[in-house]
Amino acid sequence: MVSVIFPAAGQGKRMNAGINKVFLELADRPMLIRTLQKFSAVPEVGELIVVVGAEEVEPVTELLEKFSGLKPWKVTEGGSERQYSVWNGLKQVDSEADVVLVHDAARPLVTVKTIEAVIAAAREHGGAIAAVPEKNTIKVVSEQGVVKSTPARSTLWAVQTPQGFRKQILLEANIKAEADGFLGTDDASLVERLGRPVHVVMSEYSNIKVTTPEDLLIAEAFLRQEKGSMLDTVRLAAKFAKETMRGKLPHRQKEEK
Ligand SMILES: Nc1ccn([C@@H]2O[C@H](COP(=O)(O)OP(=O)(O)OP(=O)(O)O)[C@@H](O)[C@H]2O)c(=O)n1
Ligand SMILES: C[C@](O)(CO)[C@H](O)COP(=O)(O)O
Repeated sequence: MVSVIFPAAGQGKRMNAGINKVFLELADRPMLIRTLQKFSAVPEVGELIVVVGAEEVEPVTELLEKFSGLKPWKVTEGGSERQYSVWNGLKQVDSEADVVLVHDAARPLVTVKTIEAVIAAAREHGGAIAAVPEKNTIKVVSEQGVVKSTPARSTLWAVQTPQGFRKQILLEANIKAEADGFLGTDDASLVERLGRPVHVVMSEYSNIKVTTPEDLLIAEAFLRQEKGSMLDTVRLAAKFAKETMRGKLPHRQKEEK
């Protein structure tokens, strides 16, 4: 059985909405609900553990009670850092769970396909994370603002959630991080410190973390897109481009999908 921990106890400071961003309405329902509904559509998922701020436990419990069709859920209190929130959630995981996923409540656009791929890879390898190949050139920059180096882009992946692990591995990783006073920005970094392999699973670029106001607009646009297909958008844009350029553009071979 798979348990999923949803860290949702942040402040949403960069969103600057005056409330925790995971409660913001995204195309007719709260972002948190959208996220939970995605995981509830995955047959292997057995429980949802929602980690929120101390004062949010009661209102969130009331909110979740209004939505039928969610997998069995628990609401628990988080900590001052994401890692502590995940650790609190981990202490609530059902004894029947063999795999634990961690997924940011602020990533409502994740797909069932990615969730299932992370579960399968976590079971097989012990640890797996959703990620996409980096599209930008990344620089390592000194504190003085001077470029130190340019890592080869082919080795760089932008990491997302879900991140999934065999339960024992994630427990061990969190115990060690706590003992060493290590604070990571994702769950895999704790597991990497154990010297255990973490496999990358190809995700979608649309699986954004809603962090700043413009991300809300982007998320709304992706949600509209879920009804159509990404390829239709490209086809339409190409049709208009050809009309604008009066058919004078050279033809570029399309990749077969
Ligand atoms: N102490 C914390 C901090 C973050 N999170 C959760 O971790 C996810 C990713 O964090 P981020 O996008 O940074 O959210 P916030 O911390 O809310 O944002 P900000 O840094 O702008 O305040 C979010 O779902 C957030 O609620 C958490 O559970 N506990
Ligand atoms: C876990 C994560 O979503 C991977 O991209 C990310 O590291 C969370 O980072 P934040 O510091 O909480 O924004």
